[in-house]
Amino acid sequence: MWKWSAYRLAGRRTGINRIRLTVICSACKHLSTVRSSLSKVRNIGIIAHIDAGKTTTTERMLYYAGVSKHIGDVDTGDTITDFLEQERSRGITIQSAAISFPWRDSFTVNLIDTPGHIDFTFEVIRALKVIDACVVILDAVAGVEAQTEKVWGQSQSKPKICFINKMDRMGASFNHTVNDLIGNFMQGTTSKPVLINIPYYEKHPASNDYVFQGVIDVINEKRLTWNPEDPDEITIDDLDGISLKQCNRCKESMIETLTEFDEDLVQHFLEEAEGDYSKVSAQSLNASIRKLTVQNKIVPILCGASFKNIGVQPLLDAVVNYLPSPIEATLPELNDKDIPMKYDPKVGCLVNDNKNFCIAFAFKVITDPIRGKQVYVRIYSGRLNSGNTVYNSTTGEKFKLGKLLVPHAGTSQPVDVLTAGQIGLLTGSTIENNVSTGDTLLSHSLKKDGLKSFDKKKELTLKINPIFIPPPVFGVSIEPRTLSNKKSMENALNTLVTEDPSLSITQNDETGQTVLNGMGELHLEIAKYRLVNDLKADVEFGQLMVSYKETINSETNLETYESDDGYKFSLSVLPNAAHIPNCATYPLGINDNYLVMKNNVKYDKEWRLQVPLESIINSIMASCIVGLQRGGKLANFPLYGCSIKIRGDWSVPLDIETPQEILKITRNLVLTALDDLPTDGYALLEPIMDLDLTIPQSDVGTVLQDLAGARKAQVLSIEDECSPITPAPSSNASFENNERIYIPPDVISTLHTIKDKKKSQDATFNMKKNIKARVPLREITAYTNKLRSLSQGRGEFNIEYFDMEKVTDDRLQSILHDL
Ligand SMILES: Nc1nc2c(ncn2[C@@H]2O[C@H](COP(=O)(O)OP(=O)(O)OP(=O)(O)O)[C@@H](O)[C@H]2O)c(=O)[nH]1
Repeated sequence: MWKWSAYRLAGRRTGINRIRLTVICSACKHLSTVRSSLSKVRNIGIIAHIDAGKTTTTERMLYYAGVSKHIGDVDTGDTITDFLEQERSRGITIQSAAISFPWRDSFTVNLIDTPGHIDFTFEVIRALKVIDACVVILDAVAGVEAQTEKVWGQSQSKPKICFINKMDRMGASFNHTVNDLIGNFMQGTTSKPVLINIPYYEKHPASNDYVFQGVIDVINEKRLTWNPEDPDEITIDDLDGISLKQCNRCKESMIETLTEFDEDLVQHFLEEAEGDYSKVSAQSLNASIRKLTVQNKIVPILCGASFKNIGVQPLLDAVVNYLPSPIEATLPELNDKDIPMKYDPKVGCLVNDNKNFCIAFAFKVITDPIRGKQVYVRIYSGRLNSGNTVYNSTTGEKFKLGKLLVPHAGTSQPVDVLTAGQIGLLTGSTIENNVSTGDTLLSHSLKKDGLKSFDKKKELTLKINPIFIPPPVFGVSIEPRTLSNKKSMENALNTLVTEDPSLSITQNDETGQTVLNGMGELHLEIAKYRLVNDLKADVEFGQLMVSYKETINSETNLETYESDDGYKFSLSVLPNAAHIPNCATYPLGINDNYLVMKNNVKYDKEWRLQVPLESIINSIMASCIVGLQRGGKLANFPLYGCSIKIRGDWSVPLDIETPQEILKITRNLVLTALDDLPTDGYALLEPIMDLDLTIPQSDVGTVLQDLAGARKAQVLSIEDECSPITPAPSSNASFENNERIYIPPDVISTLHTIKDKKKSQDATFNMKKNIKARVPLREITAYTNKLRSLSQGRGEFNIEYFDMEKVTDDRLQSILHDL
């Protein structure tokens, strides 16, 4: 592997100022022969707004890591991580792709490149569930965008690094983007930005334009410039003039921020560095940045232009230097909070102090045309060995593991064992019906079938909390072209929903209509394409429609089944309540519905069953889903926001062999309970969307009128959007913001302001307004054309699911009329 940091340090010490860094393609060898110790593994996700440059950056990372020999490009459709045909032809990421690669000899980076489009938000949610830290990419022209805010929120307290990309673009502003980050995410919090590098521009000799050429490395006080003709050549220079001044001020600001939190650095600063900022060692700074990033007290910020291959190696360095390893990351959330869990430096996450306890989480299922079903898992503790018996604590099923793989986006590599901290793939026929997204897998690390040695009541009931699936908002009816195609259509739909649980199928028993539901128009368009082209379903689709739901206004009757031999089971359905005393709530994973049972039912009873209790509860849950999916009485829309409450004294015949029997009984009870409820006991729910709209100030009146009138929107706020060119402060002005962080001024915007005052005035005149509103999805479909005409094509908007809301009686009649 190539020694980026070693060269950099050598360059600094010996005065070498031009080096050609050669990539030795040893990545594949590395993965098969070297297993990084846990402290050298990084599980990261790349998250951002659509088009910020996630895939472009990932592609450069793979090139510099030696995984690929040429740099793929989203615009020509030959990237490694966007390997689906639709991703390549549309130039967007649709599904998150996981890939492992080495960095700096000993580190292994497991990276998940996620989609930016809001329709594929579930891909981001599931990636965030299994990664330890994030790289947030921002477009230096756009700054913080709607989806940046969304993914930042979703990533919660995971440690982050920000990469301000596209610094080469006209209008790029490092200063504005950092301020935007502070304003949106850090102001009023304890989290602070730390500038690891800042942009460096060179004047083009012919045009006199400033061109983004590299970065100033604040810690090592060097200028790094990339050769536009050769992605492998970086020139490293000492700093002088304005670059040196800016670097010094950044370093002082960095030390001030770090010493606010880090006593060790304060000591180093006062003692070894004798209170002199320039004497604080790079090693101490890096150690402090690492410590505080892992604690989520600071967010390191870097910049570059991935498309021009600028700034990617320092970003990779920052990933391994500052982001947590699996033994420093947040522990997974388990269903049983009383089970002890901690990090052990040697074995990673240790559950119940049991070194042999392997706990893994299935976060994604794919269907490979040759290998069949494959399941992505994150190993949290212990080791998962090929051939070992695994217990699925979500379903209660046991199965033997087949071949294990380490993923490389489109391809993957066989391994015998997956260890704590790793992301791997399970393959083989045994997983076919035994694992789905969100399942927890348990295994004994050493014995082939060591499950018997686990504590049945504690260890074998452990589950990692499942992934939240947002409700679908759009649907499209689907039917087979001929009756003989029905079965293959069902199989294809099944494959699709198994791979992407944010798609769902609803079946109207009365009309026989099948509806495929998804998160948005693009989501369904891609699903339709995949059904027809990849899964070869011979089907026809109806018009796109809003996915309405129904709910109930009050609790149903209690329905009871009692067998001759005293086997008793009663339930009722009720609207979701905040809390039902003494009861455990099991999410059904769809439409915000729950199963509610008396607390600790499993421990209260002497279960002597031939099938595990987990699989009986799973059967009850499965039949609750079927019962609620059959729909309400208004228009057969699936039921949403309902809880099925099982009476505390339920029992199961001791000789029960399969859970089938209980499945049928539960479903019938749910259906009877719902049938007995009169029609006016049901309410129609419609999806309400958060609308984020940016329009020129001159169009605010017309757009607002349309929103409040025809679209029934509730306007939440109207604010100024920054003008496209931020007037630069004068050279004497302080560039410190409220957080007292020094951010260097933008060379380009200074130039613009001085050169072209008139343009700047126009920009101020054309100031944009940002409107936030809540609007029913039904009223905002096909809004693109309307907004185009209202704003002469200058308006932009984003919608995102907010909640399901009950409709008024008038609206109900109008919606039912249109169906
Ligand atoms: N000028 C410039 N363009 C860039 C840069 N990085 C990416 N792009 C372009 O921006 C567009 C989007 O890049 P992607 O890498 O697909 O962005 P993404 O964030 O992965 O997009 P989604 O996954 O679809 O959300 C492409 O046309 C890239 O060529 C950059 O540094 N400079």
